[in-house]
Amino acid sequence: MKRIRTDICVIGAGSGGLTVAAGAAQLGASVVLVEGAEMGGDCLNHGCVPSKTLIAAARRAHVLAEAGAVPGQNMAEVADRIQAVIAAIAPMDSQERFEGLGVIVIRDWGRFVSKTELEAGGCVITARRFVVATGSSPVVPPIPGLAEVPFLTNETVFALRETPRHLLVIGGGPIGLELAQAHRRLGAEVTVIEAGKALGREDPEAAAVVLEKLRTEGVDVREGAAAQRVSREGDDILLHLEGETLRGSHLLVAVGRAPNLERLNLKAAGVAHERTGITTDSRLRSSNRRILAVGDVAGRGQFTHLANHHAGLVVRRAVLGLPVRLRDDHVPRVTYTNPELAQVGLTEAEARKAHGASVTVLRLPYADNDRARAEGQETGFLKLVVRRGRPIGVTIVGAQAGELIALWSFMISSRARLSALSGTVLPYPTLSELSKRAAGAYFSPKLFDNGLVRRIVGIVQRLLP
Ligand SMILES: Cc1cc2nc3c(=O)[nH]c(=O)nc-3n(C[C@H](O)[C@H](O)[C@H](O)COP(=O)(O)OP(=O)(O)OC[C@H]3O[C@@H](n4cnc5c(N)ncnc54)[C@H](O)[C@@H]3O)c2cc1C
Ligand SMILES: NC(=O)c1ccc[n+]([C@@H]2O[C@H](COP(=O)([O-])OP(=O)(O)OC[C@H]3O[C@@H](n4cnc5c(N)ncnc54)[C@H](O)[C@@H]3O)[C@@H](O)[C@H]2O)c1
Repeated sequence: MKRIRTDICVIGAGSGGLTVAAGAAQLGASVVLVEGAEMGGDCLNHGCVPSKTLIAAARRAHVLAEAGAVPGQNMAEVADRIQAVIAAIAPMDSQERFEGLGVIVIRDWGRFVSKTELEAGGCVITARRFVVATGSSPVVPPIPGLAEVPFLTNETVFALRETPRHLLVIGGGPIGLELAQAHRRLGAEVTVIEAGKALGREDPEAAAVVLEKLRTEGVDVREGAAAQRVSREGDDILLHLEGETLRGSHLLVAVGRAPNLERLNLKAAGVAHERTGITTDSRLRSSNRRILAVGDVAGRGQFTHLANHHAGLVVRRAVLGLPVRLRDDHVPRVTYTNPELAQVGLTEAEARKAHGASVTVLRLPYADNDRARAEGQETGFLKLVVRRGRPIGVTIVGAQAGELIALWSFMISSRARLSALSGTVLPYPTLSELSKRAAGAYFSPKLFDNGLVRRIVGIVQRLLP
């Protein structure tokens, strides 16, 4: 068996792994990248990219339908468009590009054989540092009968070339709801079964705005509904709930994602893990200090930008030897339903629990924003949670919430004071003014209902010539 010695060996060529490999190679480290399936990982092939392309096609269909035009969206064309967008982005993540950067790319599943060696593609790789970036896979819940029916996951749903007649969705998280709304807008009847609360991790008031819109568009979202059994009747799939049976043409399972650990043989490497992923410290080191974990497999959240953030820290530490400390209070998340739901930092409930009465919560409706009015986008609100003059959490539900949250991620990551934003000039009329008005609303009562300020103004006015 061939032996390779390298500075960095990255396992998994998805969002996190590719960022580590590109950064390390470009800084001059020797890098081996091991990938068992497609280059680009989940985000490119079965996640963010296809889902956002599908959502965009569905939005166009919805706008046309609202304008009275016959939607006429052809699902085969949508599927082709999804593949075209993936193909357009793929060269950035390709084996050729990485080999061009000097990376040795091995297309095989990697498996640790000792605390210092990984086996893949007929080679034994010894590395100064291993970076595990193997991502996650859809969880298949233990619902009786599920294994006997054909069901979709994020790995197969984007290949559909016909609009499902009736799509049944198990799971009311971001994947379930983004795909439910998109398919509804593309003409499918859609029912979502959620065992608990849909978007249950989000601010409940904001989640309610999304759910109301989905329901208005005809998505049947059932909360507190557990599937007891699944069966088949002809081409139909039957979802048996307590006291009711739903009949659909397709079934999508979106009940969460589990870390990809099985193939790694972590025991041989002395790497501890939990159900959520590899156990890591604040520098993303595992119980074997030469082995680090980034992205979904690190069990600290499942977002592409988080995987990239982890990767940046690992490059800083493992390649440049600089100090790092993981921080996640500034990592945003966005659910790309319409309206979008974006969050950074603490939700109102989390902030009140952590800091009690020392937090101030401000809430601004989109309807108060001139641009939102002009665009007919009055649904939604921005909620700002402040502590000691600094934002510690922001929830935005409404048009372009995912774009608007960027400013707040910056504010929180740079630990900026609200006064920095209230003193900024923003263009009128933009949705961004919502953020500035929220910052202003924090100061208004302090300024306008303040006896001391009034007395000072009285003195100043008497003194002014
Ligand atoms: C439908 C859907 C929509 C999403 N939308 C968004 C979104 O809009 N925004 C967002 O931020 N996030 C989104 N996500 C989440 C995002 O895709 C993931 O958080 C991200 O891809 C994680 O990156 P990663 O590098 O950890 O793993 P991945 O990108 O999944 O890469 C892991 C790679 O490792 C490989 N691998 C696994 N085991 C081994 C092994 N033993 N040896 C070699 N290779 C191995 C896999 O084949 C894979 O290519 C979405 C996910 C889904 C499913
Ligand atoms: N826009 C984005 O950034 C985006 C989009 C999609 C996915 N993702 C990432 O992928 C992760 C996984 O998404 P997801 O939606 O699959 O998982 P999730 O864990 O966020 O949501 C799954 C939902 O399914 C429910 N559920 C679990 N078992 C069930 C059962 N047997 N019957 C009915 N409901 C059940 C849960 O209560 C939960 O609400 C997300 O947490 C997110 O980090 C991100």
